[in-house]
Amino acid sequence: MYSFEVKGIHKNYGRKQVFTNVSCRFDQNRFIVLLGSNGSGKSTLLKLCAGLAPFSKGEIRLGDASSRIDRAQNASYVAEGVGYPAYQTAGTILTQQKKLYPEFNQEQALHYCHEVSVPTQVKWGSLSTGQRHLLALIVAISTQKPFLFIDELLANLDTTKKEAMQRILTDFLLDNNRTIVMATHAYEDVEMLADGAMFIKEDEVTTIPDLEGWRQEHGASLHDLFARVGRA
Ligand SMILES: Nc1ncnc2c1ncn2[C@@H]1O[C@H](COP(=O)(O)OP(=O)(O)OP(=O)(O)O)[C@@H](O)[C@H]1O
Repeated sequence: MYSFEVKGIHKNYGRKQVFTNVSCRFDQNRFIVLLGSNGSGKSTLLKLCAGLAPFSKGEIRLGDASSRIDRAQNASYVAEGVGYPAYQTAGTILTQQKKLYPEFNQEQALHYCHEVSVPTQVKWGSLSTGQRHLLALIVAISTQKPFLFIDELLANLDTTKKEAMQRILTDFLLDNNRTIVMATHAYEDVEMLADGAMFIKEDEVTTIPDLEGWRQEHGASLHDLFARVGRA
């Protein structure tokens, strides 16, 4: 199983400093929930990990991949803003992905679209917000990269779609070498999937590698964790 490590990261957007010395490490977890209040840096951390943005100091390692390009090759990032041309149908988007990335599992992607009722003949611009989120997730998963970074995608999904998304994520984790880090405020939707958690607050990351152990010890949920660590 690949480990995931962030060491002494410094990140600023122009004059705005987001991280001045952030570190965290997970050795064995496969589904890690990333918590933190609005503006604490969750999206930034996910993008840095996935190689989508530079940082000025520190190191990030996804398994053996540490350079930005190697991390990008080993990671998919999916977020609300991910978009495709409005005129392309879901089916065309999947075919394009296959052309761009030979390892893209188009058959699996089509199967998931069918399972979660994302119509493949409908254009991206005409899909609902929830359907777009699901399609973006299906594309990310079907690229078969070992690290998947998900930025708050559950908000616009109805209960049936949330359950479908949970099934897709569980499928993804059937391969032991895969890791998901998901930033979310919808703790209850991922509570049962999560192996570990990290909480960002004011430039510090608190990690809980064994979430089940933490739950048993504290008799508490992720929601309680957010309340406790956030207040501490
Ligand atoms: N492109 C950017 N340019 C300047 N500042 C930015 C940029 N992106 C993010 N920031 C700032 O960096 C900080 C962290 O933002 P980020 O989006 O990572 O937080 P977040 O925890 O994901 O927030 P939320 O829960 O609201 O999505 C915020 O203060 C934000 O204003």
